[in-house]
Amino acid sequence: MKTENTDFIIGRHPAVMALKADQEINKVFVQAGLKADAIAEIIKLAKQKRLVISTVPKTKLDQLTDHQNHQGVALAVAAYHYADVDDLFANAARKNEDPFFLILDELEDPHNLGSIIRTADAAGVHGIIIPRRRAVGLTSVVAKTSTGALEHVPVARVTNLVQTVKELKNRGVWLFGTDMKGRDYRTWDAHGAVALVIGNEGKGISSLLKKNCDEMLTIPMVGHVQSLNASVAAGLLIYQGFNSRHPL
Ligand SMILES: C[S@@+](CC[C@H](N)C(=O)[O-])C[C@H]1O[C@@H](n2cnc3c(N)ncnc32)[C@H](O)[C@@H]1O
Repeated sequence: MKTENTDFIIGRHPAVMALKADQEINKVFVQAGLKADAIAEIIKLAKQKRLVISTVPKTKLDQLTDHQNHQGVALAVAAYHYADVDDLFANAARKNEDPFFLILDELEDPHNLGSIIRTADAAGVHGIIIPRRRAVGLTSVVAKTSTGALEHVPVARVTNLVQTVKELKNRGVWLFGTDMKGRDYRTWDAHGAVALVIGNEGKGISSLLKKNCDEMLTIPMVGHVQSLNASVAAGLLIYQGFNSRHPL
């Protein structure tokens, strides 16, 4: 895994989650003058992990976090190497194959992301696109859950997913969204340049992104629960893509 620069986990809740999880953290930045009880849990967890805590002026935190809503807290973590969308096309071209991409719309759970990357590698997906904001990025938990697959599947992080989807369509990629109201996924023929969209664990795919999909696919369900886990659904859908591209 190539690492470069520093990335930041921003805000109190994400900081607590990261401090409680198995995430490698280099340094904790807290804003000078904050009420002690507002960040007491963060300070306690950071001390338990023997992390360096740096108290800095608000202007410094604003600058480190690119003026995002940091609530007085940011954790410095090693940044993983992200690809760009052109790298994903190049990966397909190198294999002389039509592109097969995944788009993950604001996935939050690092274990879901890691296991999707693992399946994507197994099924020959050429790359994954994730949004920069409101989504889990590449972390040590993701890398571990992917069991090494992260080394082989390029992940591009983009600022505006809808804009990227429009660009993909201009480049001839056919967009397949997934929800409970689409065509039976078992009829999906994934020949040609395709991208499969998987939605957030709670909200599913945003309505704007859905509008930009060429077609929606559904995994039929005959039990009692409303939907499948995102990584389980992704596994079935990715393998329908694989099966139709590599018939027996
Ligand atoms: C836990 S589900 C989200 C459920 C959300 N409440 C909804 O209605 O879309 C997370 C993602 O997994 C995929 N998914 C889960 N079950 C599915 C199914 N039966 N058919 C197609 N996709 C499914 C979709 O991409 C969905 O956005």
